Amino acid sequence: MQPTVSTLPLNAKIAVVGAGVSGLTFTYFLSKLRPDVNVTLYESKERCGGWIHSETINDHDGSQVMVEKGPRTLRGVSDGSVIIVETLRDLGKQDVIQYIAPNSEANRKFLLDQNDVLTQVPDSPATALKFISGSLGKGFIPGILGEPFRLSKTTRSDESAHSFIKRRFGNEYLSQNVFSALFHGIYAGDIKKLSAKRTIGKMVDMEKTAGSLIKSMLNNTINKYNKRGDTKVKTTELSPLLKKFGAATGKSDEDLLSVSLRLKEFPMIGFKTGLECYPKTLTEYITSLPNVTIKHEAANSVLPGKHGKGVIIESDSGDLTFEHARLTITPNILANMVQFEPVAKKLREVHSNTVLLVNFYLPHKDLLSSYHGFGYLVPQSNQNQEKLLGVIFDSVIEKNFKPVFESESEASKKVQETKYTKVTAMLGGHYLNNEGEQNIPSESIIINSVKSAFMKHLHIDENDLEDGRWEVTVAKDCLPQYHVGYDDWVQQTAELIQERYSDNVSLGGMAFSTGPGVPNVIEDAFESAYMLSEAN
Ligand SMILES: Cc1cc2nc3c(=O)[nH]c(=O)nc-3n(C[C@H](O)[C@H](O)[C@H](O)COP(=O)(O)OP(=O)(O)OC[C@H]3O[C@@H](n4cnc5c(N)ncnc54)[C@H](O)[C@@H]3O)c2cc1C
Ligand SMILES: C=Cc1c2[nH]c(c1C)Cc1[nH]c(c(CCC(=O)O)c1C)Cc1[nH]c(c(C)c1CCC(=O)O)Cc1[nH]c(c(C)c1C=C)C2
Repeated sequence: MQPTVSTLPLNAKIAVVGAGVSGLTFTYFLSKLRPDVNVTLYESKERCGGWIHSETINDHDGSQVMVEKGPRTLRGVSDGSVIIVETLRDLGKQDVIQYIAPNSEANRKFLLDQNDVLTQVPDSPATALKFISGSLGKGFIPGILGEPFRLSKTTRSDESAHSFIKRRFGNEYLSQNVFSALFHGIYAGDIKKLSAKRTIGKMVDMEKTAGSLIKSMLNNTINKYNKRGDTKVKTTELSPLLKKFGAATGKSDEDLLSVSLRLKEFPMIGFKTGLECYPKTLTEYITSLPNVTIKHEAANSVLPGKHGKGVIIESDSGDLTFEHARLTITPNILANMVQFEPVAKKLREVHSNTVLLVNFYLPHKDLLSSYHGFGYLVPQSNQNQEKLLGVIFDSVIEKNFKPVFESESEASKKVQETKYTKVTAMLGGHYLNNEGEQNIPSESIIINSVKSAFMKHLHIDENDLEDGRWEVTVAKDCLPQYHVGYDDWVQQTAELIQERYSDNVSLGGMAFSTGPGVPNVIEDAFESAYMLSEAN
């Protein structure tokens, strides 16, 4: 959510609350663009990076292993990824940037069918046939054939993603068996509660413009063909956001377009030392700046400044007044900081889901040899006592990563092939919501649930599971849920914040960006820093 401030005086004081990637990126670009301003960055934890957390643990043999306790890959196609890649290059880290090729085995995603069998998400006619003829394909053919003839929605009001898909495909199967699993793999959420406009906005727009998804796809294909006589023309326009990024960093449109087109070819990118390389690199850089102070303490409250001037941040070490505060924390935390019930009440309307992350590592053996892929997701319609959302096959991803900017000497080095198994299971999410705040299962119950799932779904021997190293992380309230009517909620919240703080506060992070992904929050952080820096 962009700041609307019209002037930011010389040597202004800015507070940033939260040193996750949003707060770090905002601080980095604001200090680049306005070296005169002083930034105080509040972070309640000892470590910066927020949910991005690549931790080194000791294996049973004493060797060190990196495990991801949050995200590990980014979408190559988004502008946010271009910003991240270019920033890492500027800070001398281009060698860590890696990609997964479209035809890589690590780009294969599986869904668990009703009989606990992993079924590949189609990427060829053969896999499509297998998918459609299995239990996951139920309702697919009649759903698609009838889609162009189903009435479109007449009102513009939002609805749940489940309701939209059910309407368009004429049955509940696709939503329950297929889409619900994808929603587990992004929002850890319940497809029946999430906003269609927010989560599948492109499909909503297709229905609005063409009356049907299939008709819209056909129209697009015909239009492209008529315009160019070629269906495979690449776009050669730099996006408005990357144009601003070019202006801010002095990079040419040509260079940015070339990187952007290159990254678009990759379904995923990641970093050699783990995704935390990005927030770590930013932290190192901004720590060295004379005008940035990182305070490792919580901001306890945000209050309007005296006589309507600026904004006050209260923390245990005292109160400080700033010209502007950028808040990058989740609505439920923010609700406790605003000290004003109408705003707090609005912020409490957004619930954030908790994810239980379980890392498993076993050296010397590849237990996934029959299932090489990115991982698998569990649909909502499955019997799922374990409350499993999905499992990521880290060892397969790591082995298939290739450098994006490879030097000649690096390319000729042969990577030593060693066998190991590294996976991350994610459990809980919306399944925990009915059980009450305090009902997070114990670590041993969580590990036993994952062991039971791995034996059933991946046919892993119990002894191998006993031999591996296990790590459990409770990511409490980590993913804000975009409820039905979320866009209106964002608008109303922005208005209330404006009323209370005038233009002196702006909001960032997952709840206030275009989506929950790292690229989304980076785009928002960069653009907000850019707009604030221009205000003088
Ligand atoms: C399990 C999981 C898997 C994910 N997988 C992916 C993925 O594969 N790809 C992808 O693109 N994205 C993924 N994401 C999303 C990604 O993690 C987020 O987009 C990103 O981390 C958001 O960063 P942020 O800075 O906005 O928020 P956060 O990371 O939440 O950072 C907020 C910071 O604020 C601090 N803070 C909180 N309260 C206060 C206070 N009062 N005072 C000071 N500091 C405070 C916190 O300690 C934290 O450091 C995943 C998220 C989760 C939870
Ligand atoms: C099983 C639980 C989860 C897995 N990842 C997440 C959860 C809750 C969180 C998450 N994953 C992605 C994002 C960012 C979304 C974005 O807009 O960029 C978040 C917050 C990326 C993602 N993961 C999957 C998909 C289809 C996407 C979106 C785009 C992409 O990168 O392709 C699928 C997926 N997620 C998980 C698994 C096991 C899985 C597929 C097998 C784990």
